Amino acid sequence: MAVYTDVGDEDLAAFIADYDIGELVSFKGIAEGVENSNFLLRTTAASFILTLYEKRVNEAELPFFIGLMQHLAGRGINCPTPVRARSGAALGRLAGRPAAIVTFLDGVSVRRPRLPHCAQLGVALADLHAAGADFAVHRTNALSLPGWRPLFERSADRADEVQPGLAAEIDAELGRLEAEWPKALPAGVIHADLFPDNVFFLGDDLSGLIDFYFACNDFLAYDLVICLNAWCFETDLQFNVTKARALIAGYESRRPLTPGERAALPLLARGAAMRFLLSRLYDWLNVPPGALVTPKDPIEYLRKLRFHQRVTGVGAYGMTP
Ligand SMILES: Nc1ncnc2c1ncn2[C@@H]1O[C@H](COP(=O)(O)OP(=O)(O)OP(=O)(O)O)[C@@H](O)[C@H]1O
Ligand SMILES: N[C@@H](CCO)C(=O)O
Repeated sequence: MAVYTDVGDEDLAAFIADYDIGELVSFKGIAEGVENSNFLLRTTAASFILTLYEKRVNEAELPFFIGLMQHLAGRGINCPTPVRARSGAALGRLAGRPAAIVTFLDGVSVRRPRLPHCAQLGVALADLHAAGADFAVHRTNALSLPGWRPLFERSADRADEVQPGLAAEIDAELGRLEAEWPKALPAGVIHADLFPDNVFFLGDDLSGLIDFYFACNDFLAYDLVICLNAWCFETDLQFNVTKARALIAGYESRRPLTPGERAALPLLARGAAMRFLLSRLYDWLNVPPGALVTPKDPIEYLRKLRFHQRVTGVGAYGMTP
C-alpha cells in the first residue's frame, strides 16, 4: 500500500478548510501505487484525490505536472484536474509534504488487458501526444538514457543479490544503449508511465488517464514502447503480438509512425525495459522502513528486455516490415 506519510485529522481539517469543496465526509489511504501517498477524500460536494508528493517527485517540478493536467483537461483529455484553494494555489503543504487535491475520475483499471483495451490505449496515447503538443513548459526526462547509469550505480553493488550476474548484464546493455540510442525522433510531452493501473475503463470503454508524475518531454515513440512493455506481455511474460499490433494500430490510426520511429522501436523498447528494470531494482533494494508498499519485481523487466534484445525487426511487434 502506498501511504508513506500519515495525515492527522486536525492537519487534514485545516488543509481542506482552504478549499471550496464542501464538508469532509470520509478520508482513507489508497492501496494502489508506489510513488506518492494517495488518499480518497469524500466531501459533501464530490470525491477527490489528495496526493502527498514523496521521494522521487522534485518539488520544483510540481508546477509542470499540475499545469500539464490542467492543459490536457482543457484539450479534452479525461485526466485529473487540479483543484485550486481559495487563494488560487493548486499546491499546498500537508504533513510536511507538498500536497494537491485533484478531481476523482470514475472507472476501473484492468488487471489483464484484452485486445480492445490495447487498441483504445493506442488511440488515447496518440490523442494525449496531440493534446500536449502546445504545452509550453518543458521537463527533461530524468529517467531517459543520461539518467540510467547514475540510477544503476546506486544499486550496482547489490544487484546480484536479486539475481546472480544481474549487474554485469545491465552494465553491458547500458553500454549498447549508450552507443545506439537515437538522437532525433519526433518528440513532445509524453506520459512515461502509462501502465494498466494508470488507465481507467468504464465497461470496455477507455474513460480516463491518471498519474502524470513522470510526464516529461521525450521521443513520442518511447511512450508507445513503454505501453508495449506494460500491456502486451502476458502474466507468464510471453509477448502477445496480437495485442502489440492492436496497440500500435490504435496509435497509428491517429498518428502514423515515421520510418525512423519504426526502425528505432526495438531499441526504444529495450531502453524502456531498462528504465523500469532500474527503478524497480532500486526500489527492491531500498524499501523505506515502515512504508506500506509492495515493491515491484525488477526481474519481470529483465525478461522483457531480453525479449526485445532478440527482436530483429518490427514484424515481431505485429507490424508490416
Ligand atoms: N484522479 C483519480 N481518480 C480516481 N482514482 C484515482 C485518481 N488518482 C489516483 N487514483 C487512485 O489512486 C491509485 C494510485 O494513484 P497513482 O497511480 O497516481 O499513484 P502512484 O503512487 O503515483 O502510483 P504508480 O506511479 O505506481 O502508478 C490509483 O491506482 C487509483 O486507484
Ligand atoms: N509503473 C511503474 C511504477 C511507477 O514508476 C512500474 O511498474 O515499475
